[in-house]
Amino acid sequence: MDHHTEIEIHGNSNPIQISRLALDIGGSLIKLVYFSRNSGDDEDPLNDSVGVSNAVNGRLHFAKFETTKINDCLQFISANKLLLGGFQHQENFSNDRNFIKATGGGAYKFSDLFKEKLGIRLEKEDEMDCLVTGANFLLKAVNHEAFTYLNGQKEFVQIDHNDLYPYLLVNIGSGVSMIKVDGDGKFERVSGTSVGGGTFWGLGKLLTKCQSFDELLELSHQGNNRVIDMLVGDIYGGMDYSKIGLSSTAIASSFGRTISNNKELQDYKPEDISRSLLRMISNNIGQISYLNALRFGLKRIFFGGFFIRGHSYTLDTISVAVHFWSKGEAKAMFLRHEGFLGALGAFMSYERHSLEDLVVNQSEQLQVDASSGTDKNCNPLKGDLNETESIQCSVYRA
Ligand SMILES: Nc1ncnc2c1ncn2[C@@H]1O[C@H](COP(=O)(O)OP(=O)(O)O)[C@@H](O)[C@H]1O
Ligand SMILES: CC(C)(COP(=O)(O)O)[C@@H](O)C(=O)NCCC(=O)O
Repeated sequence: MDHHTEIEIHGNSNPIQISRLALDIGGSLIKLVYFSRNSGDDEDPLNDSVGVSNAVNGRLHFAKFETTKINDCLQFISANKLLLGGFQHQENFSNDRNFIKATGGGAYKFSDLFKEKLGIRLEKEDEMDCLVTGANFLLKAVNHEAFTYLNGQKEFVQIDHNDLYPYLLVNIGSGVSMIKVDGDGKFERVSGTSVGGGTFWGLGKLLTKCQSFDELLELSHQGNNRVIDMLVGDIYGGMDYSKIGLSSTAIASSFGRTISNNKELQDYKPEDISRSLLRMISNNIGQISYLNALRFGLKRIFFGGFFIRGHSYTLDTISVAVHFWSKGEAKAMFLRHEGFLGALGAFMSYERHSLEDLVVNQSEQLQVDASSGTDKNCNPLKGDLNETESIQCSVYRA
């Protein structure tokens, strides 16, 4: 497992079933969301402050595994007794533990494996449904969830619950789905592209011989795309093509520079290849997203999926693409729990009406400086969570 983080939850045990494990088994990664109960939660003063009794306090955990390492995931579930929801006092909760909620293609593909290895049935939830439920939950319930990224600065966005819809949700997983969201459970998948996170990781692996996604991302950090990409200036003798709004430094053709040199793949630095690739894919997704936002008159675009990884160059490229193409009209926003939308949606689906019934009362803001400008990938300051970070919230029946 390479990733594990948590949200602290204070909730009401009565019919809210938040004591669960849910999965999103995607083309590249398996995402887990599960609840574990705090010891001594009865004494939590928060119970009085929100006027509820019999509350269950605990933590909502997030974990992920590569889909190719599904056996590690099964082992993790087993070793941590997650099929008991992490509860020691199992008798307090309903006993319908012969299934877990799961979404993503792997819920179908690996159904038999879960039955065979863990003796558990995967109850399948629709992936788009779960993405939307997860996104709506995060946007409404978790403070400092959404942020913009412009000029190297991250700025958290205050979400107005009464003015959230409609928006475009772009989930950049292995492939990319674009969903117009009009409300809770009200959405339409309006577009998609197969040029997504799997493309970056797959092509990057082939071209650079990187052994891990993080390594590829780290390389991009140090690279210079100028060596690989053909710029407008390369074509126009160093000049801008101002008549159509293109500066000399704009990329005219991604990877285009490699055709004119007498060079082989090994003559290029993996860092430069990774950077060009990341830029090409991020740019393309930003542009298609904007075009879809334009189709439906949407001003806000939220980006999720683990391709992003809170990585500054990815955030920047997508933001600039949306800003550039929309002439500043549309805004790219990102989600801190970017890759867990589907798993959260599956988690929420145990209790169909949980989004309406639950109120999350933020008791603590993020422990990190929202506008820190340091430029490091996979850093909690940049939006990617790690195990030291938690968001505290209290959840109770309204
Ligand atoms: N540790 C990792 N291993 C593989 N891919 C990763 C990793 N971290 C981030 N990624 C990126 O995230 C993408 C998968 O994102 P995700 O939202 O989990 O989609 P999916 O549901 O298709 O697995 C990968 O294609 C890759 O670009
Ligand atoms: C098929 C998928 C929904 C699966 O989701 P993923 O595992 O990539 O998160 C996604 O890969 C996708 O939307 N692909 C783009 C297909 C297309 O619209 O051309």
